[in-house]
Amino acid sequence: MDPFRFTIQARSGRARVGLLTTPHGRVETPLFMPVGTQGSVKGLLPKDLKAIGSQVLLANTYHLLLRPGPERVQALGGLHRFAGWDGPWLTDSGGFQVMSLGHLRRIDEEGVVFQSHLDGSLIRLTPERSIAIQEALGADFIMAFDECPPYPSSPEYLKASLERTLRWLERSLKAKTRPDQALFGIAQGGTDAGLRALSTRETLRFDLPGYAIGGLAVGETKEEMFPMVALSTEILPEAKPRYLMGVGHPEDLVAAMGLGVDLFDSVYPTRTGRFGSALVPEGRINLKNAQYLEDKRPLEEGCDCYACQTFSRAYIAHLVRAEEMLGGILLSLHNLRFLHRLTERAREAIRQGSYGAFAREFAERRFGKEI
Ligand SMILES: Nc1nc(=O)c2cc3nc(NCCN4CCCCC4)[nH]c3cc2[nH]1
Repeated sequence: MDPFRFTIQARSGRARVGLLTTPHGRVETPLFMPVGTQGSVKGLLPKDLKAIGSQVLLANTYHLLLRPGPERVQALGGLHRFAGWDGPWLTDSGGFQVMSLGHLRRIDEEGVVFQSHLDGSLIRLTPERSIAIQEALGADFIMAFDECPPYPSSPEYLKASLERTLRWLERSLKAKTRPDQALFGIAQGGTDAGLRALSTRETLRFDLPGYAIGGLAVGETKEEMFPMVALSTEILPEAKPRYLMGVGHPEDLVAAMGLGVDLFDSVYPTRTGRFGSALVPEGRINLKNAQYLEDKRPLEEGCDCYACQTFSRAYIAHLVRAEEMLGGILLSLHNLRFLHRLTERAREAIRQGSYGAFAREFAERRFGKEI
């Protein structure tokens, strides 16, 4: 039986509730994946992530290659055992992180050569090596090695890059040996509709368990990004999960779920939490703002997370000012719970056939009035 079966349970417009089976349990989509770049979601315990409804965690090939190294993670039982998360893991393939973090020295048909951002040592990543690393790490979902072109890029560059990414997808698939891992292809094409459609269609020539929409959330405007998301989900097959990489603002999740996206990841909720901000239905509140030092209310009225059930905004504002670790920890926990509750409510609305009303109510609260 297919270890990665995906079945649609309900539809409302283009939004859908899916059930995705993995070797580490079944998950319900749409879902948001907390980012644990180096094998840890910063400041949060796996047991607390489970308690707030996290289903799949994301880690990065680039970072784990540099430290502690895939051989060590494999020798210690693989990501699930090593990092104490027995639910599904997804690993990104390293290409994006090289472009955004490493000191890229060269990109050619073979792969990329970059300098480590840790010690400057020269490292080569190819499709074959990326797959070998992801096999050693042992994630359930692994990503093809691709190039995420910088924004903006010329149509000529976008076309050459997406064609190379398709050749790298073929090499990634050929290098794959583990049947208990699902390889996702990643469509590119930037914000050029013709090239986006071309890349998506060519990626679909590979029969894969899921497809990612790459090359977006890299600095383009929402007006440029969303037509590409809509175009992608029109072309991608209904029966396979769609993963929009790097998207994590609440309003963007609501819009993209309405366009039929199933999987999301972003450092946004945890990063903005560490920087002192809490996600709330109206948007975001920054606890560094003095107005919260007397505020007895929870971060968000009605939120069931430990931070909101236990502490006031005043206390968390104090922690943030005092640069106490607990401040960023409580805000990260709340922000992730906020996104998990958002996707839980979205799944419920889809089951009721009322996703449109859900999205409208969300937008009224989010944009209807200033905070
Ligand atoms: N393999 C791969 N291919 C992509 O095209 C890609 C595209 C992406 N687009 C983003 N956007 C998120 C960028 N993030 C925003 C918050 C600060 C850190 C960077 N992440 C991505 C990850 C990606 N991974």
